[in-house]
Amino acid sequence: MTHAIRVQSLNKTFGARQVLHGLELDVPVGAMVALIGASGSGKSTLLRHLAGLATGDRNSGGEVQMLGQDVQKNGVLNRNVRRLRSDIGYIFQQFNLVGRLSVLKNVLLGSLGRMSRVRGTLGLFNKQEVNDALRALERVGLLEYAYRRASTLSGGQQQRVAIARALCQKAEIILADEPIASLDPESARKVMETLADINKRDGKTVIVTLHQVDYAVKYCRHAVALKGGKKYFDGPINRLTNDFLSDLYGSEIGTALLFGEQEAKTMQDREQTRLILAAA
Ligand SMILES: Nc1ncnc2c1ncn2[C@@H]1O[C@H](COP(=O)(O)OP(=O)(O)OP(=O)(O)O)[C@@H](O)[C@H]1O
Repeated sequence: MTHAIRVQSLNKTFGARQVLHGLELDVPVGAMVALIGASGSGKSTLLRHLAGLATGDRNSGGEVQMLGQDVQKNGVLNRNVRRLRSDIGYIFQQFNLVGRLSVLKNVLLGSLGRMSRVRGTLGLFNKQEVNDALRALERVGLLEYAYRRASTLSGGQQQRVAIARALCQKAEIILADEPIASLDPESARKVMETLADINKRDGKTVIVTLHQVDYAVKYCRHAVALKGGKKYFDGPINRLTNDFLSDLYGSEIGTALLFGEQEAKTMQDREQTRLILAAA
């Protein structure tokens, strides 16, 4: 099986408004994909459908598969979607930690999906699970914070705890919805580096929605762009150009979204080298 995610003919309508239009998407195992597009283009809605947190329109033929298994088909969730979800780590913009619990307990919550209901309800984690959680914290550089209350950590640190929780969950696919939107640049860099590291060293598939195209270019090899709920681009990230981005973001475009002259030149050079190598 080569696809981590496969989407076919996915449509979603809220009331009278269609927000996803016949989406098709193939994401290979081990890819790191930036999902970009203007506000309201459907990025979060698509991620929620991938995780089976929302269903597409009934009887419109839409299908979402994860690791070769149906998450939903024709607007109906797979009956075993809870088990499939244990392969998916979902990272939210607002971290979704339990602030009054310790950092370690928050990471341990990632292993709940693999525990019996009784052990989970009573919070009876075994030694192996605690060790896994500590290792995950070490991995994201936060081992020394294990016994601190989660609410006392900075936003960037909390987001890395959320990533450690996904690691502890042993998720194969990480869906991160605007994980750096509320972070300062230094924290954003650390969060993106952590995601990129997990992708590179552990081979986890990562899909990350981003407003900042410069972060997308720096950390992702592939981009999928949505415009008005339709797929507008799906390809190597170094093919994005300022003209394309102006078109994609329309009036929302700000200088922060455009590449500087040097960056644009570097990308052109990279693309030229790629074409020369491909032709050789
Ligand atoms: N539960 C809902 N009910 C009605 N409309 C919704 C719902 N969720 C999303 N929408 C609409 O669907 C469209 C796509 O929203 P979505 O949040 O997926 O966009 P987005 O690209 O993630 O935007 P942003 O970058 O601002 O987060 C928007 O017009 C939004 O108002």
